Amino acid sequence: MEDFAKKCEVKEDETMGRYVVAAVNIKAGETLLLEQPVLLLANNADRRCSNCHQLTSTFCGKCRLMPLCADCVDHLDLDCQRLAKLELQLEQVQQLAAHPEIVNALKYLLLREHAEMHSQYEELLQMEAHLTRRRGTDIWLNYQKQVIQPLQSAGVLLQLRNGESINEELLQRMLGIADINSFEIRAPELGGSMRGLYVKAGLFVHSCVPNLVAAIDEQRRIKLYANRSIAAGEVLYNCYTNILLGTEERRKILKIGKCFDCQCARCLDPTELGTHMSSFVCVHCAGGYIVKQPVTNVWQCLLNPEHTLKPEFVSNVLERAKEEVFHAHGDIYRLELLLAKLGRLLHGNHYIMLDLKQHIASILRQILQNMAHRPSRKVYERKIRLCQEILLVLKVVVPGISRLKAVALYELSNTQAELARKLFSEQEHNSADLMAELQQTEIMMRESLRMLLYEPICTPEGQLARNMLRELKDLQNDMKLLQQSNPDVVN
Ligand SMILES: C[S@@+](CC[C@H](N)C(=O)[O-])C[C@H]1O[C@@H](n2cnc3c(N)ncnc32)[C@H](O)[C@@H]1O
Repeated sequence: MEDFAKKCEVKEDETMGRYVVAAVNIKAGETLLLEQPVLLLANNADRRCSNCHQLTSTFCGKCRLMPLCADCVDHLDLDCQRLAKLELQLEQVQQLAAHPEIVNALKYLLLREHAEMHSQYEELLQMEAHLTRRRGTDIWLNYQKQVIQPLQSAGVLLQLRNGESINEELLQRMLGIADINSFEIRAPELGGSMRGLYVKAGLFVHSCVPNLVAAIDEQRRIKLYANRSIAAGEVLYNCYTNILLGTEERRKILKIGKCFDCQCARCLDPTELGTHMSSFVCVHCAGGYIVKQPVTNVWQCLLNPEHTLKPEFVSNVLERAKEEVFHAHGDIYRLELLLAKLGRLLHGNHYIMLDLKQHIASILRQILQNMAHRPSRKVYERKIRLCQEILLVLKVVVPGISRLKAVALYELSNTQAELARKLFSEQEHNSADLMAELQQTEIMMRESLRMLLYEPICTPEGQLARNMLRELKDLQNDMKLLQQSNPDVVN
């Protein structure tokens, strides 16, 4: 029996709809689901090749409706043949080509066309679409204009399914299902993304402190595994948003994109589990922080509730800060200045501060990788400090196995090791100091590796784990050599 059937049970309630609970006790790292996508979809404004999923502006010469890049000769034969049978004038084809969003709807409709895919179509149709909540919204109206009207006026809907009518409601349902349930997946080009619809993975509900990790490999297969041990009966939670955003941002994304109000422990705690990822500094109280009280929505100091901030002030500061971060992109001096400036208004763990810290740390990584820069000790120390600060927050918001934590730990360990080697080569540290630092590094690397080993091999994190295994061996060799050349050094 497959993992999902053995370890998971699907339940349903009024608030969350269907959700999944653990049917048995589950260990940290244990796999709950491996699943292939039923549909691969482009993000709405993108046009991707139906075969290789590269961005493209060209179409299949046979069916004329499905995008096909210059490197690919064909796409799914069944789809191509069915679309080629549509009786469309060139002008209609050209009109449809102007709306990239149509391709996702066509992919969905084509599942319905083929008897062998009909069960998949029916399964997808069971998924949440939030028709009532989306009706009349901008998203709804946009789909009406960009997808439904063009398909209707070209006569495509009348010709599919042997003329059996496909109404607007059904199309809005299909498009809603894609928006509510799809997972973001890596696109072929660096940094690009697309979407995948998975029938079983789409059953898991959300928490901003999840107990599951989702990883998608090169073949676009999804793996869901436990990030901590989970007792039978516990609800299994995935996270639908970026875990490093503040509560207001996360809740807004969930409300607009997924149509629900998150009520998880982190969202209900104004300090975000003590991390203060959305807190402002109280300028009147030393060590006082201003948080948004969940019931009253008032921004109040935790030390003196009379010290408050106006919501307009809060949103203005955040908006301006985001703009400044955007304009400082890639410029380490501006980013450091901004960090110092915003630090007078925002808690050091505020999500905008964390974003700045991550940004600065990644520039420092590039500087340190390029030895021609001959980086000073201060550069190493700055990066170490930033990694430590980021890790402290991650330990709270993703307490178990986590890719983010693993990568931050790796960055920290590797910078500490490099600094230790540099100080040793410059004779600022002796062999015992170097050995102590390398031992620390080894502990951190092992911890990072322990978390990454659950990642599928064909993901960037899986590859990092492989490289780390090599680095760990090199580190252990260095330690052995150091000990051999200095027998007094304790291993
Ligand atoms: C990917 S689906 C999850 C499965 C869905 N409940 C179903 O019945 O098909 C996402 C939807 O589940 C519901 N949901 C997920 N997490 C939730 C949560 N923490 N609180 C309330 N509703 C939630 C929302 O309706 C959301 O749009």
